[in-house]
Amino acid sequence: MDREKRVAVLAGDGIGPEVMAEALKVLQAAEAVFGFRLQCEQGDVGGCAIDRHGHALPAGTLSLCEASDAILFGSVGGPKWESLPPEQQPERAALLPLRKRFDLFCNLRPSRVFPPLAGASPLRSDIVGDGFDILCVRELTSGIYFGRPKGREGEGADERAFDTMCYRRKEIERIARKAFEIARLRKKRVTSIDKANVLTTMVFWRQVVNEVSRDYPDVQLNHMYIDNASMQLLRDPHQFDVLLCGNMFGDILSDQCAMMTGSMGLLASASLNETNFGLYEPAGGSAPDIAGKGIANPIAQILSAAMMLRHSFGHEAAARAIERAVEETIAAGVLTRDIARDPAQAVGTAQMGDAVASRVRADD
Ligand SMILES: NC(=O)C1=CN([C@@H]2O[C@H](COP(=O)(O)OP(=O)(O)OC[C@H]3O[C@@H](n4cnc5c(N)ncnc54)[C@H](O)[C@@H]3O)[C@@H](O)[C@H]2O)C=CC1
Ligand SMILES: CC(C)CC(=O)C(=O)O
Ligand SMILES: [Mg+2]
Repeated sequence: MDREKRVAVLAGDGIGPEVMAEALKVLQAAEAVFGFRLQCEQGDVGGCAIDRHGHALPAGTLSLCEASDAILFGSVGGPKWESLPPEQQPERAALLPLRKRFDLFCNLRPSRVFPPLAGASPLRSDIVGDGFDILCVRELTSGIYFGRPKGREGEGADERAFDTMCYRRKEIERIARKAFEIARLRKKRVTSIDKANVLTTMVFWRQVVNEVSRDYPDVQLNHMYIDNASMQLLRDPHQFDVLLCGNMFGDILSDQCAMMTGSMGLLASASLNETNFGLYEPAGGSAPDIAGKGIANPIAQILSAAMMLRHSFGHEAAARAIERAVEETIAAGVLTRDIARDPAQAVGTAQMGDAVASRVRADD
């Protein structure tokens, strides 16, 4: 890296601060090994920002992000803020606006089985086999999460609520291109997920994906309805390489893919714009059921930090060193409760972070 990069560190709510502390620990280890410096500055976001500043995305946090080269994000939300008006809640008032503000349309969610964890998958061992490796490429700034109008109106039996699912040609084209480009670096297979048998937006989605695919004759494309895809993932995950999804279907299928590898706490993600500015966060949420107990798995957050080094800072060696340190930690049997065979042998969040940080090293 040619100059010191600035990172906006937004830990957020629930397990966010716990797992973020471990990711920062691991980044520091990588800085020491590879001789680069990150300028990390913390900002409030989510429910904790509502409590401190009255808004889930305070102006100071937004300016910090704008002045940074990347955003390392924890997670936001939780029961404490669920009774607020929907548009003030952390997810809708902080996370979605951040994604939109920086045009982070390309969400990459890799789910790969770590061989020593094959037994942690809820799938039968003959289905997991020697492990699968699926990359969900999810459109992140459009679709039903952002479409207008949305709202509620009326009363009594006629009271109604509505959201709008809308995709523009250019929005489908750019995410489809990303999926095909990435597939070229993998097994050259794209499965586009839709519901074209019911939704007009999805008929359009399928048509545009087919058009884009003509520029990638070396990549095999097939289409699958979301309901079938959900079933096929469980039946034979090995048939998939790159899953190309709209916003909502990608949200759902990526959680499913995460759990198929053994735990929600393993799934990292990168949300990128056209210039590779990115927001990096675990795919899971603030996990209120385990927050504050020191037992959350920090791997998704740590691997998200590795994705930041790779995609936004071009530091492939450091990213790979962190990924290898995670693999070696797992192989050594250092496991948090969500992935440990014997909960009595499980380590806590901080011990897991220490174990990974201590294994970060340059290539042999
Ligand atoms: N990007 C974000 O900030 C996201 C925020 N959320 C918010 O998080 C809150 C909780 O949402 P849920 O639906 O419960 O989903 P969740 O992903 O927070 O939790 C689902 C299950 O996965 C487990 N889990 C998640 N991360 C884990 C980790 N690192 N280690 C071990 N176990 C882990 C939890 O303990 C829970 O049993 C809600 O307010 C939701 O809106 C949900 C998804 C993403
Ligand atoms: C606010 C939600 C859309 C966050 C989420 O569930 C996700 O991005 O996976
Ligand atoms: Mg989700």
